[in-house]
Amino acid sequence: MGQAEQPQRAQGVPEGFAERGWTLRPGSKDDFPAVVEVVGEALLGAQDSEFWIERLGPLLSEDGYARQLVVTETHWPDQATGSRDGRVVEGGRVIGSVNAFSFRMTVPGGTRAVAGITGVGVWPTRRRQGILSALMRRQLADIRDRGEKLAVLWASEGAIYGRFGYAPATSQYEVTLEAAHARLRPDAPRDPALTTELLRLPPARADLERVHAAVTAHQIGRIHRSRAFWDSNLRDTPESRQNRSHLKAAVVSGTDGPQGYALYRTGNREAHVQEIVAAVPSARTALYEHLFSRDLITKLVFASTAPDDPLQYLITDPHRLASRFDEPLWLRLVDVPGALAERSYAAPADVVIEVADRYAPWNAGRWRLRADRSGAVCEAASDTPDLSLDVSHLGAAYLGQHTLSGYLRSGLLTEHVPGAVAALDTALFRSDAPFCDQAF
Ligand SMILES: CC(=O)SCCNC(=O)CCNC(=O)[C@H](O)C(C)(C)COP(=O)(O)OP(=O)(O)OC[C@H]1O[C@@H](n2cnc3c(N)ncnc32)[C@H](O)[C@@H]1OP(=O)(O)O
Repeated sequence: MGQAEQPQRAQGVPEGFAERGWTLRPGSKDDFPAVVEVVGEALLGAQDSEFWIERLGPLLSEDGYARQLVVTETHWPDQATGSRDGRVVEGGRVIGSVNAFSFRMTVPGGTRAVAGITGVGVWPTRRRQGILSALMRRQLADIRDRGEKLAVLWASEGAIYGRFGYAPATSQYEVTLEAAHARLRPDAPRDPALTTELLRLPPARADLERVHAAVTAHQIGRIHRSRAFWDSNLRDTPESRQNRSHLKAAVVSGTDGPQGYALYRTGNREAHVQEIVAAVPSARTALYEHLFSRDLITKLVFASTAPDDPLQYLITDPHRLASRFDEPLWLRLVDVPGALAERSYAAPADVVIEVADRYAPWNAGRWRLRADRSGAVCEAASDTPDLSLDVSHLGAAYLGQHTLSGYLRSGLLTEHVPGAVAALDTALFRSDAPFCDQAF
């Protein structure tokens, strides 16, 4: 059976796996068409498998296929009769899958390797039988073996991933503004040395990559974009346009080169801003001036913004902004002591945290975190805990978006020493909101 994992209760594979002829094993490039079919069907995808194989193939390097895990079924029903008798599929028929990209993400303390969970799906007639649970448990062990201390994902539904130790770690908003109210304050920072040009892609791409890399280096939550992800983000096909224009790039430059850009499409007299990235405040003002001054536009939509996005401070009437929750990025600590030790802290802390973790049992137990502004140490402890929490609570707080005090007030974590949670929150504090603009 090669590298396949024989069903064993001790490894978290649910009861009934073996009896049903199910096996959990690493996937390969050869499995990918079957994986695409399963995930596409699970996600109600409108596109056929060929579309996704062509679209996703470039994003999955050799490493990407190696991170795939599949659950296969040996006996697959005959499609014509539905009979399972005597229909043995060589290598097994894929009925569930997970995969992960390998990213570098900016987190408090620096840039770290993180696993970007993707391609999660279970064949519709095999759901709610423990397949995802088994895949998640094995995937977390694999991520830990690779030395990645954090995992992130975009969830199709908010109810799925909390049980697996993930939590929303950013708060992002789609923001809409009627063009009639799109006016900047007179004191918005302006630099007459900057020029704005509307460029076609791909000629503008090098400028975009330069600005994005500069901003990603210091904005918490951003993922360092690979060439394949840039290709994917800048795709300009009828399907990606959704009845809007081609993708346009407004680029602001100064004597030091490009300082900011806005990627947007127009359609139905609206401007849909896919992303707006500025290395300096005056470049952002110039980008808003460009967008606000386009003739015939009646409405502007900014697809995703951080809670501290400058637009709300720069326009004359912030009441005119309509915000809608966009999806949050979900984050999980795969290696609790490792992730806590390599984070940076805003204030000193010396705290014993009792962690519960059903899906990554190596994290469960007591950890003493000693941190100050110069660094942190996190070690196994036998001391009485100051607080007890679920690993997902640390995921919510890790990037600085959510406080543990919020979970305390909700009654979801326990404080054994009064003030311990507030003290840890003070240490975990970030004055900047995390933001992630990369779908995967
Ligand atoms: C990062 C990404 O790729 S996001 C994309 C996720 N994929 C999809 O949404 C595709 C459609 N859905 C599916 O393919 C499947 O329903 C999955 C993958 C979400 C779940 O797979 P399953 O094998 O059914 O999950 P499994 O049986 O292990 O369920 C484990 C637990 O989670 C719960 N659960 C699973 N999915 C959901 C859900 N969508 N909503 C609420 N609870 C859920 C189950 O009820 C079960 O709870 P229990 O432990 O209390 O009994």
